[in-house]
Amino acid sequence: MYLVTAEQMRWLDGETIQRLGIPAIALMENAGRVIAEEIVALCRRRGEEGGRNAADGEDAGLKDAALAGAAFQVSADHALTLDNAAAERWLILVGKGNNGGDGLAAARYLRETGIAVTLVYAVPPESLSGEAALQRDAAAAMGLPAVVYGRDRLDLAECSGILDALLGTGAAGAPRGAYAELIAAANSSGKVIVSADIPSGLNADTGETHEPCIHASVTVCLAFLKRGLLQYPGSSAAGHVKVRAIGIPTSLAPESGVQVYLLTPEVLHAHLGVDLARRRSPEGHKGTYGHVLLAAGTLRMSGAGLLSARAALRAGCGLVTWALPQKLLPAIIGSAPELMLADVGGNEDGTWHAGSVSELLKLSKERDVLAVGPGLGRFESDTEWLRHLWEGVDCPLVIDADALNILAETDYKDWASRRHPVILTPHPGEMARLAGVTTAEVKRDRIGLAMGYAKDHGITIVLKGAHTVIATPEGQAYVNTTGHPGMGTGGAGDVLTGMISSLLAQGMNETQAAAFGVYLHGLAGERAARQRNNPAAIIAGDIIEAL
Ligand SMILES: NC(=O)C1=CN([C@@H]2O[C@H](COP(=O)(O)OP(=O)(O)OC[C@H]3O[C@@H](n4cnc5c(N)ncnc54)[C@H](OP(=O)(O)O)[C@@H]3O)[C@@H](O)[C@H]2O)[C@@H](O)CC1
Ligand SMILES: [K+]
Repeated sequence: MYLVTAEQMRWLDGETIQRLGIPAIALMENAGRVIAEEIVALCRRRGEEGGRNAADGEDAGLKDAALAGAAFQVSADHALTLDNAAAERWLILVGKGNNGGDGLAAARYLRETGIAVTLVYAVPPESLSGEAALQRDAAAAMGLPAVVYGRDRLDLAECSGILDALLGTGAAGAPRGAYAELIAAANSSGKVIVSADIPSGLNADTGETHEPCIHASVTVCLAFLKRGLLQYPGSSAAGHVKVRAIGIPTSLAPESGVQVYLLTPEVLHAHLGVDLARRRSPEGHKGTYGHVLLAAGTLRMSGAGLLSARAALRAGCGLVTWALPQKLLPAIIGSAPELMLADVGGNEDGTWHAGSVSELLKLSKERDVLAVGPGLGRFESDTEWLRHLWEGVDCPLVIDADALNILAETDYKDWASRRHPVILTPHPGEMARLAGVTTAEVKRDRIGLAMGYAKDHGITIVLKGAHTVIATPEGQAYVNTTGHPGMGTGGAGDVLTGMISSLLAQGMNETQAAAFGVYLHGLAGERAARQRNNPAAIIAGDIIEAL
């Protein structure tokens, strides 16, 4: 599934209308219909709470008819049929643009189901133009009641639900005037809100929420998923997002320059060529599945290395060698018997020493990937140490934690270019240091920032957090949706580093390994959450055990 910006969406709209010759009003009709269908489905779910399931009922009815030997059956448009329609009374908040036009079309379809609708115009209806004006006239010809905000009496307490069709992808800046007042009133009404395309007040690209912004229960996103619906806080404002087709062909998307994908099993398999079943060869042996070298851990942060190493093993690589300061050895020996340990010297206090670089370079010659950073700490001449690894290690590099902080303090674009890929796995704070911006700026548009940085630096970025973003040097991005808030716990990132390294060692390319690693990590987190009484109880080791 593609994720688009407002600009790309406008291009896709335009191409469909101009090149394919599909009238704009037809797209708007489709939009109105799918929005109405989702509202009907929502009303049905509400009506059925604790009651009979309408779909079952229909099936039972069909069975009865079949038993009675009926030869001919006919039924109404199920998607727009509602048993308890008379109990529903919806307000349709209508803006001036095409988003408002979608709302007006939806209002007509809702009325057809028997739901009472009242149009609430944010601006005088005379100011609507184009297709939205056609919809206004059709609604008026059907006799749909309408009020104009600020002119007529309006009581939101009298409705059973609100359709927000105030602002869509054409909105600019914070909602103004009547729009802002209607949004605030809708939010404080306590009524269920369905948003057309995006919640009004949301930045469709970045996911920033303006003041005020609609807080929807359901957002019926039209044609293509908008980026802002996947980025927080926009994701929270959107509620349950339903993407519905309105007649804009998906095949146009690549031409529009869309390079961002939702990380679904289908994208992993069909687009990235990942074998989700992770089939293993019957003839395989430990050498078949690759060997990870991990440079991690100090005496005070030995757990980070242990978590990474164990996660790498559980993610399926054949062998893991953990290179660590000598002082750690007595504490670690026996804690994970499957691991190979490599003593690379180090300082008396159990920290790393830059002199370890020659041993690491030697070890890396017999390994398939080097992961560096978890629990590494900082040490004298660590920048030169990392530069030697960057320039001398002849296999893929995964860089995390303190190794990212080393990178952030230097202009590593001056370092010799590498033959093998580099994956950086920052959390937003580390990303901010790398990019020289504030954490708030990173959070403002995670997708855009990660894409820009990855392309500029020729590396793969895994920007962690809710909806982790994987951005490639070629300018593509993948947004993950697996995972769980309970995964916000110390060591979860170390586990991910081990997993991505493991997948690289098994022969996946950097995009496959980063994307699949993130996806599996999230799934394991979900599984761990189900196994605990409360997700807050998840610790990083649970994620490894759930792999
Ligand atoms: N055929 C198509 O094109 C299709 C379009 N589709 C639908 O159209 C939507 C995009 O429609 P759109 O481009 O007309 O913009 P839209 O979001 O309705 O609002 C723009 C109007 O609002 C105003 N305004 C702007 N910012 C404001 C603010 N901060 N505070 C207050 N007012 C503000 C601004 O008025 P102005 O201030 O400029 O006079 C402008 O006129 C899209 O999301 C989807 O729902 C789909 O059905 C598919 C087919
Ligand atoms: K809207």
